Amino acid sequence: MDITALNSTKALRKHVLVWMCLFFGSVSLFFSALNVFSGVYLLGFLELCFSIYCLYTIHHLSKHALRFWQSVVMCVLVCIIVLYANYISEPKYGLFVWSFALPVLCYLLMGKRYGIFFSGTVLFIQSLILLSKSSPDPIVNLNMAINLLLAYVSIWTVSHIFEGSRALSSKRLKNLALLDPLTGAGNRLSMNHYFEVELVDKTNTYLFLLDLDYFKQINDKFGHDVGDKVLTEIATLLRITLAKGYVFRVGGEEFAVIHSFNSKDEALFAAEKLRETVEKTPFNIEGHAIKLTISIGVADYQANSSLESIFIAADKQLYKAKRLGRNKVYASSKEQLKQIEVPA
Ligand SMILES: Nc1nc2c(ncn2[C@@H]2O[C@H](COP(=O)(O)OP(=O)(O)OP(=O)(O)O)[C@@H](O)[C@H]2O)c(=O)[nH]1
Repeated sequence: MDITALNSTKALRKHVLVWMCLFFGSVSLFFSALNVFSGVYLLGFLELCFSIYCLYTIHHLSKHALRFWQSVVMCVLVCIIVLYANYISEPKYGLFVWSFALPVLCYLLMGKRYGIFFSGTVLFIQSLILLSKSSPDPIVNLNMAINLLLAYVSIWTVSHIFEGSRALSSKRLKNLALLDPLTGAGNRLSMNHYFEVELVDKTNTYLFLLDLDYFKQINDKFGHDVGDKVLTEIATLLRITLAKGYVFRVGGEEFAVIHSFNSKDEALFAAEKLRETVEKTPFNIEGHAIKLTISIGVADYQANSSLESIFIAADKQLYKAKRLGRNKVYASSKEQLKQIEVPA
């Protein structure tokens, strides 16, 4: 499964940006010509630059992934053009109507946090611009200001609610696909994605493959529910003990941790310390103080090795640790580490 399919937010923003560029680029080109012929040179020039930028963005997006700054630049430019056009024209021409589109665009392109900031700023500046316009009839001015404010705030509110719930569903969907529902650790899919895509510099990367020893006995003695809670607590303990590592559940009672260390010795000490921590930690679940141990196989990244090959190497060491008595750490091309002294 391709994990990029789960990143609906990026896909949506890219689509919106392309269509925005097409639409606003063409509209801007038209108005640019109109303004230049009418003698409004600065606005005409701004609009022409904006059209060229839109063209460039469409070309760039057809070949590359969307970058967040592109969304920000587009929103800033559209906001500046709309506000400037409002500033230099009379309200009777109705240019302020364009400002109603801004909250929708800002939320769609940049999300809630930036959306709230941009929408608030536009409202503030737009209000100042409209208040600065003198009209012979103050009642008309007031009516217009109130209507503008109410319409703008209602569009802003709807955009905020829509983007909030869209982002939440997208996050939930991603979590459903990538996280183990029991322990909250990543699953195999997210491990692959992390290793292949997110982990840019793989040198000094180590994979710990951990398996709980005699876990069946815990299930048999205390029940499956207690067993589930033990798995959850183990995942939490792994996350806390190896804070900078990424924890994945790769089998029933099997976890993998991907972590980078400065040296092989450092990695081995960390694995040994982890084994010792689990051995010494009693898990208090439903009134039972459960003690258990883990076996760990360690493998490191070699130039151009795939995740699969590291995994197989770690699995071999784990198998050795199990075969030779459990509650042990073994590493590829290293001797058993039980004797290594762990610094306090
Ligand atoms: N509670 C619970 N148990 C699980 C889960 N997934 C797998 N198991 C149990 O984990 C146990 C694994 O048993 P075995 O493969 O015999 O391994 P073990 O008892 O840990 O023994 P060794 O690995 O050889 O030390 C089985 O009893 C499975 O039912 C789960 O999600 N929850």
